[in-house]
This record gives sequence, structure tokens and C-alpha cells, in this order.
Amino acid sequence: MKPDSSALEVRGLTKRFDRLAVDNLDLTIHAGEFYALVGPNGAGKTTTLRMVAGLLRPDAGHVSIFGIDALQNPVAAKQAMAWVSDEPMIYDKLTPLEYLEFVAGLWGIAPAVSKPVAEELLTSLGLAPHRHERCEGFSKGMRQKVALAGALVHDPRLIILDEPLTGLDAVSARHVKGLLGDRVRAGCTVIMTTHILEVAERMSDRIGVIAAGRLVAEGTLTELRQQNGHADTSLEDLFIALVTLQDAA
Ligand SMILES: Nc1ncnc2c1ncn2[C@@H]1O[C@H](COP(=O)(O)OP(=O)(O)OP(=O)(O)O)[C@@H](O)[C@H]1O
Repeated sequence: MKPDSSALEVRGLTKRFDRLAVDNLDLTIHAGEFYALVGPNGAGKTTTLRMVAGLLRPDAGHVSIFGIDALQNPVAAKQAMAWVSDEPMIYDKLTPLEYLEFVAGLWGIAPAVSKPVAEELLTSLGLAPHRHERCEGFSKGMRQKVALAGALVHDPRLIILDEPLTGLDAVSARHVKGLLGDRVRAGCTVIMTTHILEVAERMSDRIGVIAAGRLVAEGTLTELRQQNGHADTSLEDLFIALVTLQDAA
């Protein structure tokens, strides 16, 4: 990890629907970091990431991806990142290999280049035996993994995932965690929302806690514990303490 280079910088990010969903949020994620964003339901995690991914226009604020202004230059910003939604869309009539070839084509990657990448991704996600079957017969977890493979086929440097482990069985979850860990070791940056605090605790370099659209705590697990004055508290206890404090404020 290079602490002096940032993969993502968010400044003053704000979004209001019928009420404020993201409230003047600042966030810096370093290049090469595995960052977990946690927070209660409705805290603004998905809204934040959708704005970062260019799917939702902020009311105010700036988003910079590897120094690229994502609002001024959305295509270049999107080229550097992958977005994996918690409700992924894939094309049912295609096989996983055809889907990955299609997505690679949208990025302008020649089949000769994308095919081995696609094969490798499908193998690492345990989908190799199904690569010639149409996705229409796939379970939710298999579809999630196809969508993840599709998001990674252009070799993004920043991978943003919204609840990537929800609905996955233990074997599939291990495949996804393994793949993300490998990417970080290869120099990619991962930002992931999760309600599975154990995953945040075990996989991430730093954890950000969002409540009511604001970042209420951030740091390594050790730092979060120090900030709260409990040397051996679990992340779950810390989380509940932080969120309860926020509710009372
Ligand atoms: N398209 C929308 N229209 C209106 N309100 C929305 C929309 N999207 C999100 N919201 C509201 O914005 C707030 C933040 O929602 P968001 O989905 O970002 O939270 P979250 O932290 O991802 O929650 P969860 O953990 O439940 O997925 C909530 O009050 C939600 O109802």
C-alpha cells in the first residue's frame, strides 16, 4: 500500500431524496487498500457508492478516482473502476463465457485478450464447469459471481462492491473473498459494503462506519478500539456503540 496515493477521494458529497441520505461526506481510500464500509440499514452506503460509480448525480461534492474528476470525466473514471451492485443484472440468454466476451467487447478488448482472462476469472469463482451453460438456469449466487467476473474483465484498479457476499453459500463466499484478496495483493483497491462484520474485521485494512449519511468513525480495528477506549472489544460491539451514540446525538 502507498499511503501517499489515493484511489478514491470524496469531498463534501451530499445527496438528498425526500430526506438527506448522504451528508457532506469526506472519504479517502488509499491505493492498494481493502476498505470496508459498514453502517446500519439506510445509513447511505449504497447511495455513496452509486455516486462514486457515476450512477447517481450528487447534489454537491467532488469525486476523484486516481486523480480523475469523476463528475467532469466519467468515462475515464469508469475505465479505472468496477462497480458490482447488490442486485446484479446479467444477460440470461448468454453463457458466462459469452457474457464476459460481450462485456469485454464493450470495453474494446479483443476476444484473444479477454478469453484467457474470462476463463481465469470463471475458474477462480468456481464457475468453470458452467461456463458453456446459459445463465437463465443459474442460482442467485451463481449470477452474482458471473456479474462479479463481468465487472473485473477489463482489469479495473478500483473495485467497488455493494454487499458482495449476501446470498452466497460458504464455498462461493470463499471464492469471492479469495478473488478479492488476490486482487488487493496484486495492487488493486477494494471498497466493499458489508453487514457481515466478521468479514470487515478479517479482510479489510481499514473500516469506515457510516451513520445517517456521515462517516462517524474510521480506522483499523485497533484504531477503532483505541478511539473507543476498549482494547479487546469486537467490531460488533464497537459498531453498536458507535451507531447508538449517533442515534442519541
Ligand atoms: N432512489 C431513492 N429514492 C428515494 N430514497 C432513496 C433512494 N435510494 C436511497 N434512498 C434513501 O436514502 C437513504 C440511504 O439509503 P442507502 O440505500 O444508501 O442506505 P444503505 O446504507 O445502503 O442501507 P442498507 O444497508 O439497508 O442497504 C435511505 O433513507 C433510503 O430510503
